[in-house]
Amino acid sequence: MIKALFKAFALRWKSYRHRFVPWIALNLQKNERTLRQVKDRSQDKLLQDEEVLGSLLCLFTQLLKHDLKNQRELPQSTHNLDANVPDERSAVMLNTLGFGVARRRSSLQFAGNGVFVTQGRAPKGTIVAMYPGTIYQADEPIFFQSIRNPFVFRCIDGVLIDGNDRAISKTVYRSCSGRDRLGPFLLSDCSWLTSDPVNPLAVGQYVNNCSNEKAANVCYQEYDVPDGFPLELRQFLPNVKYRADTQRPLRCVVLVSLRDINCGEELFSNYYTIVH
Ligand SMILES: C[S@@+](CC[C@H](N)C(=O)[O-])C[C@H]1O[C@@H](n2cnc3c(N)ncnc32)[C@H](O)[C@@H]1O
Repeated sequence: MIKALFKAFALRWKSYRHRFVPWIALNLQKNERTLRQVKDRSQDKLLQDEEVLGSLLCLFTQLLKHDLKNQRELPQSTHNLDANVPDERSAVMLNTLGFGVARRRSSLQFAGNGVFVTQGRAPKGTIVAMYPGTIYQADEPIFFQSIRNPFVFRCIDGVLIDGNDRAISKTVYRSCSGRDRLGPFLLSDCSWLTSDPVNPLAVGQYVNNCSNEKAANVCYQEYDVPDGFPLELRQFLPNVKYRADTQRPLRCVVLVSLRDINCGEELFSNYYTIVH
């Protein structure tokens, strides 16, 4: 009985400790070598904003072409039920970027799901994922959404991204996304809330934290979407502003590979490192 209780506690602790500030502080020192490596490599942006934009435009354009082709070729009802569409989107990503990523059971025993390179090879300095979710400016309320929510990501300027695909976070995202339509154009993508995101990059919230055994192979980089971003491609952006009236640009966070990442490798980030 005591053994079972202890085991249950140990399991809970292993998944909770990444949010327990004293544990984080202790491990920042323990992980100093890993952290320094990541910091050294990411003091400057790994990718310039123009490169981030170029990559996103390239993938989104191909995804749009694929969707338009499907709509032309298949009647609407068949299209919606077509089980191969997610595979086709992965194929679009593989053809465009040279690799695919997906959510799978983590290689870490107590870490739940993680994100893996599942096809091809991601070269160093490539966008391998995006962090989806609702964007809260530093002064906007997130109290209820943040309760028992390990998916809240904090940018350097205090902007928060709630990447939880469940409960109240999911409702808030859907509602903000529905609100922000512009005529026929959807300005954001809701499908990351399901297991088949139309944008295969939108899985970054499932990337696990590095450790002494598993060094970080990706880092977070902030990216503000410029006003000129094509309207018809915004439907693939997995982020939406919580408040519509803010003049600030839409914040996105992309995960960039720190080295070549081979097929079958899990992505690990450092939760405490981000570059502007
Ligand atoms: C942002 S979520 C990542 C996705 C999570 N693995 C899942 O399946 O929902 C962060 C949570 O993942 C778990 N986690 C992340 N890195 C971990 C690690 N290195 N070891 C154990 N658990 C980890 C912790 O429970 C943490 O609160």
